[in-house]
Parts: sequence; C-alpha cells; structure tokens
Amino acid sequence: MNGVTCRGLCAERGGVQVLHDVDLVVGAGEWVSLVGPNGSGKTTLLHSLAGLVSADGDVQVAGVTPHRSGRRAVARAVALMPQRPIVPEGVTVRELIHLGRTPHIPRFGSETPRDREIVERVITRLELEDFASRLATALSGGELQRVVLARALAQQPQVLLLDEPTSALDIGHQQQVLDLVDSMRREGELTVIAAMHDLTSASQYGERLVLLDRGRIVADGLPADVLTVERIAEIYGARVEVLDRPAGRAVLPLRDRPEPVESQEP
Ligand SMILES: Nc1ncnc2c1ncn2[C@@H]1O[C@H](COP(=O)(O)OP(=O)(O)OP(=O)(O)O)[C@@H](O)[C@H]1O
Repeated sequence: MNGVTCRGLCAERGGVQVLHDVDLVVGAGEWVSLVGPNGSGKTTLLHSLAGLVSADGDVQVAGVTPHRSGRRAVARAVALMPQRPIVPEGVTVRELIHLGRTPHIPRFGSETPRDREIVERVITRLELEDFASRLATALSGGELQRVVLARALAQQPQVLLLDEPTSALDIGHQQQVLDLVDSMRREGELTVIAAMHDLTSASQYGERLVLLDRGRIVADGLPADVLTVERIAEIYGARVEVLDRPAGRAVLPLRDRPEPVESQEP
C-alpha cells in the first residue's frame, strides 16, 4: 500500500503537544494539500510522517512505520522536501542531488550507471543544467528550492512530502515545479502531501484539502467545500473572495480599504 494512514497521531515540540489525535488516510496516487495558519502543525505533521519527529499513534507510510522501520527503508518509501533545507558546505548541486540516491545504494556499494541516469534525468526535468556544477551554498533561495526538490525526486519515493515547496519561487517556476510534481504523480502513482500557504495553488493542485488549526484537522474534503469565504475568515482571520475557474478555486485576498481622510483646511 503506497498511501499514508495515520490514526490518533499526537506529537510534541519542545515539550508542548502540537498535534492532537490526527486521523488521515491518503490513497496511493492522491495529492492532498495541507493548509492552515502559521503554527497550526503542518510541518510537524509532515516530519512525523517522515519519522523525523517522534509521535504517538498508528502511522503507516507506503508500508513502512516511520518511527520503527530502519532509516534506509523509510528513505526509500518517503522523501521530504523541507521548508528550511540544510546544505553542507563545499557540495555542488549535482553532488547534493546524488545524495537522494543514498538509500538505494547498498551498504559498502557504490553508485550504478542507473543512479547517475536518474540524477541526470531529474536535473534535465527541473532545468538545472546551468547550476549543476555550482556550489549549492552559492544559489539563490529559489534556485536552491528547486535543487532540494530535485534531491527528493532523485530519491524516487512512493510518498513525497512537500513543505512549502514554492515559497521562494517566482510565479513561472511555481507552476513549473507544481506541474512537474503533478505529472510525476500521474505517471508513477506518486502520493503527494504538500503543505502550502498559497490557497489558490493548494486548491488547484490538490484533489483534496486538509485544513489544520491548532494541531487538529478541522476540515477535509474537496477544495471548494473546505475553502469557503466564511471558513477562511474564521480560521485565518482573512478577508477574501473566492473565484471558481475551470482550473479550480482561486482565493483572492481583499484589502479592507481605510476611510478616506477628510482634508483639513489650513
Ligand atoms: N523545535 C521546536 N521546539 C518548540 N516548539 C516548536 C518546535 N518546532 C515547532 N514548534 C511549535 O510547534 C507548533 C507547530 O509548528 P509547525 O512548524 O508544525 O507549524 P506550521 O503549521 O508548519 O507553521 P508555518 O505555517 O508557520 O510554517 C508551533 O507553535 C511552533 O512554534
């Protein structure tokens, strides 16, 4: 089973419980967008699914139990594209992407031509050829974000966890990256869970939206059912208009225009 099941998931950060009894079942090949205000627990949930944060409850990700299975087995099943990547000094972009192959290389073994072919294919698909020989620490924030996605894709996971994957990208690269992930999902039964602040992208790429608030799932369903004007006002305290387009729901923030200031006679 290549999807994700978690039941009664509870997790703490810094001694404080931040996830409360999360139940989530994601079928193989689904794209679920995870939305919610700052601090609602999206990163903690993704890290729990990747086995990086200890959690209570029953969690299965692509047939492995992240907290109990070995690191290599977990890394073959699930890849996380982190919100704040840590980049080792002195490593080129190509070397960083090659790290994604590590869980597939046997202990005491070395890379095969197939590993190198997978890395080169990912570099081509993300149009990273011009950066491949540069130091990863010398990239702009958006360039690095695409390289970190490339490393996660080179890992060839069954479940891909994306934490704000487009936060540093210009609008063209946002579409390129999300379209690429979506086409890989359609081609290969990749299961995607993506934490996203951009509610329009979350709606248009996610077949299903899960809304977290203060560590609890408060809505789970079709984007148009989850992202209503009233719910966005209640959970985010935001004023928005929603527009239904063939590509899906778009969420447009609205400025509350201040009253014009009366001009005062000198
Ligand atoms: N290492 C930590 N130590 C203590 N508290 C933490 C730690 N990491 C996260 N938290 C707290 O846990 C809560 C959930 O954080 P989390 O990063 O999961 O939220 P999020 O929904 O991803 O937020 P954002 O949208 O701002 O990225 C927040 O209150 C945060 O301050």
